[in-house]
Amino acid sequence: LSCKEKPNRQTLGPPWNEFDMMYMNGCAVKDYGNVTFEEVANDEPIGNVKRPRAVGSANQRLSAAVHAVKNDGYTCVMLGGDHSLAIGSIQGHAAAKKDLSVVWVDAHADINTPLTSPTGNIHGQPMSYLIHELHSKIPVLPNFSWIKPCVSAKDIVYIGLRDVDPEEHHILTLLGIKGYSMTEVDRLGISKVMEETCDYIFSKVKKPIHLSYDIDALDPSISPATGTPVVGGLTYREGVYITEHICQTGMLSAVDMVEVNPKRGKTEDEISSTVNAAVDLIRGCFGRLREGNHPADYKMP
Ligand SMILES: N[C@@H](CCCCC(O)O)C(=O)O
Ligand SMILES: [Mn+2]
Ligand SMILES: [Mn+2]
Ligand SMILES: [Mn+2]
Repeated sequence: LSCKEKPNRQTLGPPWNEFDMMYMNGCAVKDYGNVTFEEVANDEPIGNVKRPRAVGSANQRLSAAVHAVKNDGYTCVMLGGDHSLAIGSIQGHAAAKKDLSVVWVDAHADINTPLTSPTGNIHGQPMSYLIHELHSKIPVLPNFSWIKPCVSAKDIVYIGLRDVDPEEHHILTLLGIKGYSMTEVDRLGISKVMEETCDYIFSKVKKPIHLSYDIDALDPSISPATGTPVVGGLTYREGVYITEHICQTGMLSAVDMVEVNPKRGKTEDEISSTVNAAVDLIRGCFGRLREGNHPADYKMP
């Protein structure tokens, strides 16, 4: 899925069907379709890394798809799936746009290496495969050899952290990666967090922004239908403010919306609350303003 400047109407399949593309505020939307992933038989763990072959080949396909979207000049919207897909999304984006800044909005840091991961779930590891400074800490994994580190630690900002493993905290500290946990969000307020985030990522060169948004960054009262909910999250308003602020920089180049999982919703309301929040976050990325919008060529009758 990707967006450009002309008005267009398009709706998508479940669970995104209410994602009416007219909401994309005058953006032309092109649906690049679903990236199909292969089932991999006997995908035995390597060490404690689960399903490496399936996740590696899925991300290789996704990387090619995102690369194509960027080569066509669009801002790419990747609707996940879980956060392991950020491997392919950021890799494909970096193949088209050499130098990226990454804003990672998440309750978690997702920066475990295969050797530090407490669970072996790759959705907790994507950043470790992407960062130059961690390359020497990544063992060889089947279907992962195509991945080339493409992001520098200094070009990353985390927002919303509140469930970081000790090993991840060591990595973040060692590499000096900038992060605004929920403590900083409470202390500074979200507008100051966003002001500092943009000053920081634009301090040297203005690089295209890859926004990787895990829906579990929001408080579970808003987005319960997700795999690893953590109390004390961003309010709906704080979550949307992040997207509005990034939109107005004019530097948004790709956005992931991941970990929306209808199977984890106990009721229809929980599912729709989660999906609607995700839709509103993406709308905020593309210019939807809570004050209202009107088409540039609107003429009063
Ligand atoms: N840190 C945990 C939890 C990861 C949560 C993943 C989500 O943020 O995509 C792990 O490594 O398993
Ligand atoms: Mn997950
Ligand atoms: Mn995540
Ligand atoms: Mn998360």
